[in-house]
Amino acid sequence: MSVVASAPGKVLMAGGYLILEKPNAGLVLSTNARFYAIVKPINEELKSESWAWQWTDVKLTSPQLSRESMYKLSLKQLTLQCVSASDSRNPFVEHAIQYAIAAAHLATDIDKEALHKLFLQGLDITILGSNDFYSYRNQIESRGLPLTPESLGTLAPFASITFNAAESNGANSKPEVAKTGLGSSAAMTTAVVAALLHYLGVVDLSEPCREGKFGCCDLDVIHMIAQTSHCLAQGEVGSGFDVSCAVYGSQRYVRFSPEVLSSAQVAVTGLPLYEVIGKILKGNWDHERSEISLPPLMNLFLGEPGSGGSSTPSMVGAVKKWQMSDPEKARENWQKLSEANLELETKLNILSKLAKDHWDVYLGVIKSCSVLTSEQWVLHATEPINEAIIKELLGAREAMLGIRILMRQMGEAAGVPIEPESQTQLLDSTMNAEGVLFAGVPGAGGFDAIFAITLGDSGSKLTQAWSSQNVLALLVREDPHGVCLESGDPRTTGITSGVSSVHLE
Ligand SMILES: Nc1ncnc2c1ncn2[C@@H]1O[C@H](COP(=O)(O)OP(=O)(O)O)[C@@H](O)[C@H]1O
Ligand SMILES: C[C@@](O)(CCOP(=O)(O)OP(=O)(O)O)CC(=O)O
Repeated sequence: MSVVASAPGKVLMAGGYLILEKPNAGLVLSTNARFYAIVKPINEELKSESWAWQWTDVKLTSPQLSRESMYKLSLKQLTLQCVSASDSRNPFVEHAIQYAIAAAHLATDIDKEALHKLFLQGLDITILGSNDFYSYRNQIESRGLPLTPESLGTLAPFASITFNAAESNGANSKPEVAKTGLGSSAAMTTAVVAALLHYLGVVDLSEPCREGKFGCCDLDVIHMIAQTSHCLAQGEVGSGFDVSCAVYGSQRYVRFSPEVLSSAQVAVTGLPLYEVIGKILKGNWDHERSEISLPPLMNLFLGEPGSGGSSTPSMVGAVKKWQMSDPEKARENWQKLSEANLELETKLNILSKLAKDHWDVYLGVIKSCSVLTSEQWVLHATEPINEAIIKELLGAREAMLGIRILMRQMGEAAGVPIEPESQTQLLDSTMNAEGVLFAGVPGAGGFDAIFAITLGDSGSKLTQAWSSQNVLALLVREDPHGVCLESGDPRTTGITSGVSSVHLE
């Protein structure tokens, strides 16, 4: 029996940095870039002597990184020991395995003999990230192909990942792999937790919104365990929007109080893991989440400028340092940013409502504006409803322009490239293109892929314009679905970009 689960990557449209502090909200879109985890036994048959074993095997394969690691799982302590070379270790998946197994141990109504048998058979885990998570610019260039989404489409699914050259450059240091910034580690951790919990019978991914074994819905159990694993593996507590998005899909997110993870952090010094996970599952998870999606007929596009991505932790460190050194200026900047973020959210909500209440007019306005630059949109404000829609479109643009100015100021003051000059030029030309509502640097900013929200069918023109500016448009689009069960191995079922079999929400 094998179980395959997948979880989506994200784009934080607004709320970067502020989202680290309650009660600031972030607007995060999930995407059709998905991470897959396949869990199956290493041995189908059990030898009679195996019932006396103290240890069993766990095999972790990451084909895209050409990595295979072997671990020994202690059946008493439920802890993992890596028996492969240390450079092939994966802390995210290691934490996910240990916590998922501890949760299975804790779920009292699970048949413990059947569970023990599953452990004795060994765990064979394979992880696969959609190509969209990684930069394939080098491969495309070396094959002499044009920098277009069509060229990306010619790559084999789950292609090998490029490592960034080891270089340390302070706040501009590059991450280990050439990534696009879609939250691969959060999606990977979530997919592994979900697949393992389903394989071990702790959750039922075919009905994850039903109340499950721990008195809450199974999605919440996956979230708590994935969030804990991700934070511990990362060694720091981020806002958690990426894990929440990987579990539940597109949302407006306000962070959890970090104290909820204190038992897991203390546990580094000794508590048994199932006790830790018991506390985690009973903890006061006080994050807030509400559904959001782009207004109708709007699309998300991502363009990779080709700089190999940025390292978020060092950027966050610099911003925090600035907040301490110049609290008054920092507070003023954050106050204005939070207002601008709220303004953007309000405009998008109003546009969704206008679409619902006046669909035909909305459709007409979006079609007309999709072939015009924003200065020309007013030409179509001929009737009151048209005018109202165009006013909100322009308002959303204004809000994003405000966000960009304030994010740039934050970066300059903190001495980190949140919206570096090269990105500013690209964003300005993108925002001036026909049918582009707005564009920005997602999340922490830096040199990761930029995002644009386009109207109607204007995206194809934008991707051509990007291509002529040496920017590679990715194949990623918004897809509001969170974690889900898949029907099989995505390499054989032909799933390559998030077209999944069972959607949850
Ligand atoms: N396919 C993979 N196999 C193993 N580890 C991976 C894979 N993809 C990503 N990772 C891990 O996740 C890290 C990147 O995670 P993260 O910082 O969340 O990136 P991003 O959010 O920008 O996608 C990598 O450095 C690597 O350790
Ligand atoms: C700064 C942040 O608020 C947003 C970072 O968003 P990104 O989307 O840039 O994240 P990574 O994929 O991890 O690089 C940090 C946080 O919220 O944890």
